Amino acid sequence: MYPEVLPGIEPLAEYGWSPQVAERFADSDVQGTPGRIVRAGRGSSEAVTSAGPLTVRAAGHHLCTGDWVIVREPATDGDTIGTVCAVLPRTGAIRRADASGRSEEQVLAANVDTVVVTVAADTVDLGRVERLLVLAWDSGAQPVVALTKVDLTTEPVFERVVALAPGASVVEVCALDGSGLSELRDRIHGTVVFVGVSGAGKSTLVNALCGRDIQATAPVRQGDGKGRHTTTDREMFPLGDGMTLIDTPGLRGVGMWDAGAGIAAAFPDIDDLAQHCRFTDCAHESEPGCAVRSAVEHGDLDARRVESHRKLQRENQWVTARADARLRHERTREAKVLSRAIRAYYRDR
Ligand SMILES: Nc1nc2c(ncn2[C@@H]2O[C@H](COP(=O)(O)OP(=O)(O)OP(=O)(O)O)[C@@H](O)[C@H]2O)c(=O)[nH]1
Ligand SMILES: [Zn+2]
Repeated sequence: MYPEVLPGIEPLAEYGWSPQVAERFADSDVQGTPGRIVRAGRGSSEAVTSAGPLTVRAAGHHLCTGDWVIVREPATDGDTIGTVCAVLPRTGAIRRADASGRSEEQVLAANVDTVVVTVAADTVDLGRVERLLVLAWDSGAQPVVALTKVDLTTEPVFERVVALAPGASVVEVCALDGSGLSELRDRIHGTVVFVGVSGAGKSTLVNALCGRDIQATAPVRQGDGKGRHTTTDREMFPLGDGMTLIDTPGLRGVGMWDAGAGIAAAFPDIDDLAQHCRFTDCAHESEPGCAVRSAVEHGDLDARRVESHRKLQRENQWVTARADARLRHERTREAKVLSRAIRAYYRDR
Protein backbone atom coordinates (compact mmCIF):
# COMPACT_ATOMS: atom_id res chain seq x y z
CA MET A 1 0.00 0.00 0.00
CA TYR A 2 2.83 2.44 0.86
CA PRO A 3 5.64 3.10 -1.63
CA GLU A 4 9.13 1.63 -1.33
CA VAL A 5 12.09 3.98 -1.64
CA LEU A 6 12.25 5.86 -4.90
CA PRO A 7 15.41 7.97 -4.59
CA GLY A 8 15.25 11.30 -6.33
CA ILE A 9 11.54 11.16 -7.03
CA GLU A 10 10.17 10.36 -3.63
CA PRO A 11 10.63 13.43 -1.41
CA LEU A 12 10.50 11.18 1.64
CA ALA A 13 13.58 9.22 0.54
CA GLU A 14 15.61 12.24 1.56
CA TYR A 15 13.88 12.26 4.91
CA GLY A 16 14.64 8.73 6.01
CA TRP A 17 12.06 6.65 4.14
CA SER A 18 13.26 3.06 4.03
CA PRO A 19 11.78 -0.42 3.55
CA GLN A 20 11.65 -0.71 7.37
CA VAL A 21 9.67 2.50 7.62
CA ALA A 22 7.40 1.33 4.79
CA GLU A 23 6.69 -1.79 6.85
CA ARG A 24 5.78 0.29 9.87
CA PHE A 25 3.30 2.21 7.76
CA ALA A 26 1.93 -1.03 6.36
CA ASP A 27 1.20 -2.16 9.94
CA SER A 28 -1.15 0.77 10.39
CA ASP A 29 -4.70 0.45 9.17
CA VAL A 30 -5.23 4.22 8.99
CA GLN A 31 -5.64 5.40 5.41
CA GLY A 32 -3.81 8.48 4.16
CA THR A 33 -0.56 9.89 2.86
CA PRO A 34 2.67 8.97 4.69
CA GLY A 35 4.74 11.88 5.90
CA ARG A 36 7.32 13.02 8.39
CA ILE A 37 7.20 15.99 10.74
CA VAL A 38 10.20 18.18 9.97
CA ARG A 39 9.23 20.91 12.39
CA ALA A 40 6.72 20.50 15.16
CA GLY A 41 5.02 23.74 16.15
CA ARG A 42 2.41 24.78 18.70
CA GLY A 43 -0.34 25.47 16.21
CA SER A 44 0.59 23.93 12.91
CA SER A 45 3.57 21.78 12.00
CA GLU A 46 5.63 21.35 8.88
CA ALA A 47 5.68 17.94 7.27
CA VAL A 48 7.18 16.39 4.19
CA THR A 49 4.92 13.85 2.53
CA SER A 50 5.32 11.62 -0.47
CA ALA A 51 3.82 14.51 -2.43
CA GLY A 52 6.13 17.22 -1.07
CA PRO A 53 6.17 19.74 1.79
CA LEU A 54 2.88 20.29 3.58
CA THR A 55 1.72 22.31 6.57
CA VAL A 56 -0.37 20.14 8.85
CA ARG A 57 -2.57 20.59 11.89
CA ALA A 58 -2.00 18.19 14.74
CA ALA A 59 -5.71 17.45 15.28
CA GLY A 60 -5.23 16.43 18.90
CA HIS A 61 -2.05 14.45 18.32
CA HIS A 62 1.06 15.41 20.22
CA LEU A 63 3.65 15.85 17.49
CA CYS A 64 7.40 16.15 17.65
CA THR A 65 10.10 16.62 15.05
CA GLY A 66 10.94 13.30 13.42
CA ASP A 67 7.49 11.74 13.85
CA TRP A 68 6.20 9.53 11.07
CA VAL A 69 2.60 10.46 10.44
CA ILE A 70 -0.35 9.61 8.24
CA VAL A 71 -1.98 12.74 6.91
CA ARG A 72 -5.14 13.65 5.08
CA GLU A 73 -4.37 16.11 2.31
CA PRO A 74 -6.21 19.46 2.19
CA ALA A 75 -9.81 18.73 1.20
CA THR A 76 -10.33 21.60 -1.23
CA ASP A 77 -8.09 23.65 -3.48
CA GLY A 78 -8.55 26.68 -1.23
CA ASP A 79 -7.34 24.83 1.84
CA THR A 80 -3.59 24.40 2.11
CA ILE A 81 -3.33 22.68 5.47
CA GLY A 82 -3.37 18.92 5.87
CA THR A 83 -4.55 17.01 8.92
CA VAL A 84 -2.64 14.41 10.89
CA CYS A 85 -4.74 11.24 11.19
CA ALA A 86 -2.22 9.07 13.01
CA VAL A 87 1.28 9.14 14.50
CA LEU A 88 3.29 5.93 14.16
CA PRO A 89 4.71 4.49 17.40
CA ARG A 90 8.07 6.11 18.07
CA THR A 91 11.41 4.40 18.16
CA GLY A 92 14.47 6.32 19.38
CA ALA A 93 12.91 9.23 21.25
CA ILE A 94 15.12 11.85 22.86
CA ARG A 95 13.36 12.90 26.02
CA ARG A 96 14.21 15.20 28.82
CA ALA A 97 12.59 16.76 31.83
CA ASP A 98 10.62 19.77 30.74
CA ALA A 99 12.80 22.86 31.00
CA SER A 100 9.94 24.73 32.66
CA GLY A 101 10.53 22.55 35.73
CA ARG A 102 6.95 21.28 35.72
CA SER A 103 8.15 17.70 36.14
CA GLU A 104 6.96 16.75 32.73
CA GLU A 105 8.54 14.76 30.01
CA GLN A 106 9.35 16.52 26.79
CA VAL A 107 10.10 14.56 23.63
CA LEU A 108 12.58 16.57 21.61
CA ALA A 109 13.10 14.28 18.64
CA ALA A 110 11.49 11.04 17.49
CA ASN A 111 12.65 8.09 15.42
CA VAL A 112 16.31 8.87 15.95
CA ASP A 113 18.80 6.17 14.91
CA THR A 114 22.12 7.71 15.89
CA VAL A 115 23.04 10.20 18.59
CA VAL A 116 26.40 11.85 18.06
CA VAL A 117 27.73 12.99 21.43
CA THR A 118 29.99 15.85 20.42
CA VAL A 119 32.88 16.64 22.75
CA ALA A 120 35.68 19.16 22.19
CA ALA A 121 39.00 17.49 22.98
CA ASP A 122 40.47 20.66 24.50
CA THR A 123 37.68 21.10 27.06
CA VAL A 124 36.49 17.59 27.91
CA ASP A 125 34.25 17.30 30.94
CA LEU A 126 34.11 13.54 31.60
CA GLY A 127 30.96 13.73 33.75
CA ARG A 128 29.16 15.60 31.02
CA VAL A 129 30.14 13.01 28.44
CA GLU A 130 28.69 10.32 30.71
CA ARG A 131 25.49 12.31 31.15
CA LEU A 132 25.09 12.77 27.41
CA LEU A 133 25.73 9.07 26.87
CA VAL A 134 22.96 8.23 29.36
CA LEU A 135 20.58 10.46 27.42
CA ALA A 136 21.69 8.88 24.15
CA TRP A 137 21.36 5.27 25.34
CA ASP A 138 18.04 6.04 26.96
CA SER A 139 16.64 7.16 23.62
CA GLY A 140 17.16 3.71 22.15
CA ALA A 141 19.36 5.12 19.38
CA GLN A 142 23.00 4.13 18.84
CA PRO A 143 25.40 6.56 20.52
CA VAL A 144 28.63 7.58 18.79
CA VAL A 145 31.14 9.94 20.37
CA ALA A 146 32.76 12.53 18.11
CA LEU A 147 35.85 13.97 19.73
CA THR A 148 36.30 17.29 17.95
CA LYS A 149 39.15 19.81 17.87
CA VAL A 150 41.80 17.15 18.34
CA ASP A 151 44.25 19.65 16.86
CA LEU A 152 43.95 21.75 20.02
CA THR A 153 45.34 19.30 22.57
CA THR A 154 48.18 16.87 23.11
CA GLU A 155 46.55 15.19 26.12
CA PRO A 156 45.56 11.51 25.82
CA VAL A 157 41.87 12.44 25.79
CA PHE A 158 40.86 9.71 23.36
CA GLU A 159 41.77 6.90 25.79
CA ARG A 160 39.92 8.59 28.64
CA VAL A 161 36.78 9.02 26.59
CA VAL A 162 36.92 5.45 25.24
CA ALA A 163 37.10 4.21 28.85
CA LEU A 164 33.82 5.87 29.75
CA ALA A 165 31.91 5.01 26.60
CA PRO A 166 31.52 1.22 26.62
CA GLY A 167 29.45 0.05 23.67
CA ALA A 168 29.85 3.28 21.70
CA SER A 169 32.50 4.07 19.11
CA VAL A 170 34.67 7.10 19.67
CA VAL A 171 35.94 8.92 16.59
CA GLU A 172 38.53 11.69 16.61
CA VAL A 173 37.75 14.43 14.12
CA CYS A 174 39.38 17.63 13.06
CA ALA A 175 37.44 20.19 11.10
CA LEU A 176 40.63 21.91 9.93
CA ASP A 177 41.99 19.07 7.82
CA GLY A 178 38.84 16.94 7.63
CA SER A 179 40.47 13.95 9.31
CA GLY A 180 38.11 11.42 10.88
CA LEU A 181 35.11 12.61 8.89
CA SER A 182 34.73 9.55 6.69
CA GLU A 183 35.22 7.31 9.73
CA LEU A 184 32.43 9.17 11.50
CA ARG A 185 30.20 8.97 8.44
CA ASP A 186 30.68 5.18 8.44
CA ARG A 187 29.40 4.98 12.00
CA ILE A 188 26.25 7.02 11.69
CA HIS A 189 23.05 6.04 9.94
CA GLY A 190 19.42 6.99 9.53
CA THR A 191 18.15 9.93 11.51
CA VAL A 192 20.97 11.59 13.37
CA VAL A 193 21.02 13.99 16.29
CA PHE A 194 24.08 15.88 17.52
CA VAL A 195 24.20 16.70 21.22
CA GLY A 196 26.86 18.61 23.10
CA VAL A 197 27.52 21.92 24.78
CA SER A 198 27.65 25.15 22.88
CA GLY A 199 30.97 25.47 21.10
CA ALA A 200 31.65 21.71 21.02
CA GLY A 201 31.77 21.91 17.23
CA LYS A 202 28.41 20.42 16.26
CA SER A 203 27.57 22.85 13.46
CA THR A 204 31.09 22.74 12.07
CA LEU A 205 30.91 18.95 12.04
CA VAL A 206 27.50 18.81 10.41
CA ASN A 207 28.55 21.24 7.70
CA ALA A 208 31.74 19.30 7.06
CA LEU A 209 29.81 16.02 6.89
CA CYS A 210 27.41 17.21 4.23
CA GLY A 211 29.90 19.45 2.47
CA ARG A 212 27.83 22.62 2.66
CA ASP A 213 26.46 25.09 5.17
CA ILE A 214 23.04 23.79 5.98
CA GLN A 215 22.41 25.77 9.11
CA ALA A 216 21.96 29.39 8.22
CA THR A 217 22.31 31.15 11.55
CA ALA A 218 19.59 33.66 12.26
CA PRO A 219 20.84 37.24 12.45
CA VAL A 220 21.69 38.44 15.94
CA ARG A 221 18.90 40.57 17.30
CA GLN A 222 19.88 44.14 18.18
CA GLY A 223 20.29 44.78 21.89
CA ASP A 224 19.75 41.46 23.63
CA GLY A 225 22.00 39.46 21.32
CA LYS A 226 19.42 36.67 21.24
CA GLY A 227 18.67 34.75 18.12
CA ARG A 228 22.07 33.38 17.31
CA HIS A 229 20.93 29.83 17.88
CA THR A 230 17.31 30.17 16.91
CA THR A 231 18.56 29.09 13.52
CA THR A 232 16.92 28.02 10.34
CA ASP A 233 13.47 27.58 8.97
CA ARG A 234 13.66 23.81 9.24
CA GLU A 235 14.70 21.59 12.07
CA MET A 236 15.22 18.50 10.01
CA PHE A 237 17.69 18.43 7.15
CA PRO A 238 18.61 15.80 4.59
CA LEU A 239 22.29 14.88 5.03
CA GLY A 240 22.54 12.85 1.84
CA ASP A 241 22.77 9.04 1.52
CA GLY A 242 19.29 8.78 3.05
CA MET A 243 20.52 10.27 6.31
CA THR A 244 18.69 13.08 8.04
CA LEU A 245 19.68 15.45 10.77
CA ILE A 246 17.40 16.75 13.50
CA ASP A 247 18.67 19.98 14.96
CA THR A 248 16.42 21.65 17.47
CA PRO A 249 17.86 24.21 19.90
CA GLY A 250 16.25 22.38 22.84
CA LEU A 251 18.36 19.34 22.16
CA ARG A 252 21.43 21.15 23.39
CA GLY A 253 20.52 21.35 27.07
CA VAL A 254 20.10 18.11 28.95
CA GLY A 255 18.17 17.05 31.98
CA MET A 256 17.29 13.46 32.64
CA TRP A 257 13.82 12.03 32.61
CA ASP A 258 13.19 8.58 33.99
CA ALA A 259 16.46 7.48 32.45
CA GLY A 260 17.09 4.34 34.51
CA ALA A 261 17.50 2.20 31.41
CA GLY A 262 19.89 4.75 29.92
CA ILE A 263 22.01 4.76 33.08
CA ALA A 264 22.27 0.98 33.07
CA ALA A 265 23.20 0.96 29.37
CA ALA A 266 25.80 3.71 29.74
CA PHE A 267 27.40 2.08 32.79
CA PRO A 268 27.43 -1.64 31.93
CA ASP A 269 30.68 -2.04 33.90
CA ILE A 270 29.07 -0.85 37.12
CA ASP A 271 25.79 -2.57 36.35
CA ASP A 272 27.57 -5.92 35.89
CA LEU A 273 29.53 -5.54 39.12
CA ALA A 274 26.40 -4.54 41.01
CA GLN A 275 24.95 -7.98 40.30
CA HIS A 276 27.57 -9.29 42.75
CA CYS A 277 26.84 -6.86 45.57
CA ARG A 278 25.39 -8.54 48.66
CA PHE A 279 22.31 -6.32 48.63
CA THR A 280 20.26 -5.95 45.48
CA ASP A 281 19.57 -2.29 46.27
CA CYS A 282 23.22 -1.57 47.15
CA ALA A 283 24.06 2.12 46.70
CA HIS A 284 27.79 1.25 46.65
CA GLU A 285 28.41 3.63 49.53
CA SER A 286 29.00 1.90 52.85
CA GLU A 287 27.15 -1.39 52.49
CA PRO A 288 29.10 -4.56 53.33
CA GLY A 289 29.87 -6.95 50.49
CA CYS A 290 29.80 -4.23 47.81
CA ALA A 291 31.41 -5.53 44.61
CA VAL A 292 31.62 -2.05 43.09
CA ARG A 293 33.62 -0.56 45.95
CA SER A 294 35.76 -3.64 46.06
CA ALA A 295 36.60 -3.17 42.35
CA VAL A 296 37.58 0.43 43.05
CA GLU A 297 39.79 -0.67 45.97
CA HIS A 298 41.52 -3.19 43.71
CA GLY A 299 42.13 -0.54 41.08
CA ASP A 300 39.84 -2.21 38.53
CA LEU A 301 37.34 0.62 38.43
CA ASP A 302 37.71 4.39 38.45
CA ALA A 303 36.33 6.01 41.63
CA ARG A 304 35.39 9.09 39.60
CA ARG A 305 33.17 6.95 37.39
CA VAL A 306 31.39 5.42 40.39
CA GLU A 307 30.76 8.90 41.79
CA SER A 308 29.48 10.08 38.41
CA HIS A 309 27.12 7.08 38.22
CA ARG A 310 25.85 7.81 41.73
CA LYS A 311 25.18 11.45 40.91
CA LEU A 312 23.24 10.60 37.75
CA GLN A 313 21.25 7.96 39.57
CA ARG A 314 20.36 10.33 42.40
CA GLU A 315 19.28 13.01 39.97
CA ASN A 316 17.19 10.52 38.05
CA GLN A 317 15.52 9.23 41.21
CA TRP A 318 14.79 12.77 42.28
CA VAL A 319 13.20 13.68 38.93
CA THR A 320 11.18 10.47 38.88
CA ALA A 321 9.98 10.87 42.46
CA ARG A 322 8.94 14.45 41.79
CA ALA A 323 6.93 13.34 38.77
CA ASP A 324 5.27 10.62 40.86
CA ALA A 325 4.40 13.16 43.53
CA ARG A 326 2.83 15.43 40.94
CA LEU A 327 0.81 12.56 39.52
CA ARG A 328 -0.44 11.66 43.00
CA HIS A 329 -1.31 15.27 43.65
CA GLU A 330 -3.31 15.43 40.44
CA ARG A 331 -5.17 12.23 41.25
CA THR A 332 -6.10 13.57 44.68
CA ARG A 333 -7.32 16.77 43.09
CA GLU A 334 -9.36 14.88 40.51
CA ALA A 335 -10.92 12.79 43.27
CA LYS A 336 -11.82 15.93 45.21
CA VAL A 337 -13.39 17.56 42.17
CA LEU A 338 -15.35 14.40 41.48
CA SER A 339 -16.64 14.02 45.02
CA ARG A 340 -17.60 17.68 45.10
CA ALA A 341 -19.53 17.21 41.86
CA ILE A 342 -21.30 14.17 43.28
CA ARG A 343 -22.24 16.04 46.45
CA ALA A 344 -23.54 18.96 44.39
CA TYR A 345 -25.56 16.57 42.28
CA TYR A 346 -27.34 15.08 45.30
CA ARG A 347 -27.77 18.46 46.96
CA ASP A 348 -29.40 19.98 43.87
CA ARG A 349 -31.78 17.13 43.23
N1 LIG B 1 40.68 24.22 15.96
C1 LIG B 1 39.48 23.70 15.71
N2 LIG B 1 38.39 24.46 15.86
C2 LIG B 1 37.19 23.92 15.61
C3 LIG B 1 37.04 22.57 15.20
N3 LIG B 1 35.72 22.32 15.05
C4 LIG B 1 35.08 23.47 15.36
N4 LIG B 1 35.95 24.45 15.68
C5 LIG B 1 35.60 25.83 16.08
O1 LIG B 1 34.91 25.82 17.32
C6 LIG B 1 33.94 26.87 17.35
C7 LIG B 1 32.56 26.34 17.73
O2 LIG B 1 32.12 25.46 16.73
P1 LIG B 1 30.56 25.27 16.38
O3 LIG B 1 30.50 24.26 15.30
O4 LIG B 1 29.91 26.57 16.14
O5 LIG B 1 30.02 24.67 17.74
P2 LIG B 1 28.54 24.21 18.09
O6 LIG B 1 28.67 22.99 18.93
O7 LIG B 1 27.71 24.09 16.87
O8 LIG B 1 28.05 25.41 18.97
P3 LIG B 1 26.54 25.94 19.19
O9 LIG B 1 26.00 26.29 17.85
O10 LIG B 1 26.75 27.13 20.09
O11 LIG B 1 25.80 24.83 19.88
C8 LIG B 1 33.98 27.53 15.98
O12 LIG B 1 34.73 28.70 16.08
C9 LIG B 1 34.67 26.49 15.11
O13 LIG B 1 35.38 27.09 14.06
C10 LIG B 1 38.23 21.78 15.04
O14 LIG B 1 38.21 20.59 14.70
N5 LIG B 1 39.42 22.39 15.32
ZN1 LIG C 1 27.45 -2.22 45.81
